[in-house]
Amino acid sequence: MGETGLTTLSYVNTVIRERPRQIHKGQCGRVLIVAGSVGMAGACVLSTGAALRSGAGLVKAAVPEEIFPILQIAVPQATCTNVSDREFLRSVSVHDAIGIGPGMGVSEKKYQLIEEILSIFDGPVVIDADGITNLCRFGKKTGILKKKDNIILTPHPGECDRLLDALDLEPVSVMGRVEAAEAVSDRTGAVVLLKGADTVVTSGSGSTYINTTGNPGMATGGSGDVLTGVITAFAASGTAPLDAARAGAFVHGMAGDLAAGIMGQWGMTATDIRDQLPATLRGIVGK
Ligand SMILES: NC(=O)C1=CN([C@@H]2O[C@H](COP(=O)(O)OP(=O)(O)OC[C@H]3O[C@@H](n4cnc5c(N)ncnc54)[C@H](OP(=O)(O)O)[C@@H]3O)[C@@H](O)[C@H]2O)[C@@H](O)CC1
Ligand SMILES: Nc1ncnc2c1ncn2[C@@H]1O[C@H](COP(=O)(O)OP(=O)(O)O)[C@@H](O)[C@H]1O
Repeated sequence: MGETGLTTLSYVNTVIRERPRQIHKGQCGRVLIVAGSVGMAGACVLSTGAALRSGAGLVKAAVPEEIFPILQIAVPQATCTNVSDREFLRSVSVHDAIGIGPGMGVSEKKYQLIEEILSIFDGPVVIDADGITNLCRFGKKTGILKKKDNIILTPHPGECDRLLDALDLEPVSVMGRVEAAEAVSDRTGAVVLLKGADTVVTSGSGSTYINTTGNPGMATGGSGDVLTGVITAFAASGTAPLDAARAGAFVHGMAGDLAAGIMGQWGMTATDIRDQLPATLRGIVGK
């Protein structure tokens, strides 16, 4: 029998804790972000920056070589690797968690890349945005996910409808948000985070939690790309997938609430959410 409940600060306090005094960057999580493309470099900048602002020790962005300069200037703390170079697949397994999808583009080739990464890497993988769309469009015949452990899917309702369609289920508007998220989780084995006001996080079978932070100012392009970075960083630090998704949604929403307090809901942007992550985490951990 599973549980249903809310994700609140008292729960998040049990997940995100003070760091041990002797810790070094290699123990704070090695994150790989596979995101961005020409015209959507910003998505990768946001995910990569959010992972760093969420405590990841080392962050690498796998992007097309054309956008290296954008990444290296916008996020100098991250390293870059050429996503089109097959050599990069050799280094995938050194990471502690991978975030795939924001702004990566949709094509058969991108789908093959995702499949290849999933076949090599057994650690936690957050799949968002175009990552989900690629799975739904090109993986439908073979089964979009082969009941792999350690996957966190983070669809918005439009992407969730694509997942439901690929699984021959009714859309979110018919099933309801909780039921839709649970159905995708039950059928794929993934933790599913369905975005929007009252974000739903579930590992299926009735283990479902509604997030209690966030506001309508977060309805702005790129805010989901920030969430990918937050959850990937938490997963890389050793937090279990369900906890990483729940804590990620809470922290992201709280950063959005701080951003709204400073900038207002109308004018805030995704970078404002990213930039409030440190203050959010300091508020939670006390340091
Ligand atoms: N700066 C950058 O680089 C940025 C890059 N980005 C990257 O762009 C890529 C495409 O992502 P995308 O979400 O913009 O488009 P897509 O996957 O076609 O989905 C939209 C469809 O879903 C539907 N829909 C229903 N409910 C919905 C909901 N609650 N929220 C949202 N949509 C909802 C919606 O319905 P409609 O709006 O028509 O009612 C429409 O039919 C992706 O990789 C992302 O990372 C962005 O992050 C922006 C900043
Ligand atoms: N009205 C709202 N209330 C609370 N959170 C919201 C609201 N609208 C959007 N969000 C949050 O903002 C993010 C939007 O993500 P997404 O739709 O993937 O945007 P993008 O693809 O532009 O990054 C999600 O985390 C979602 O929960």
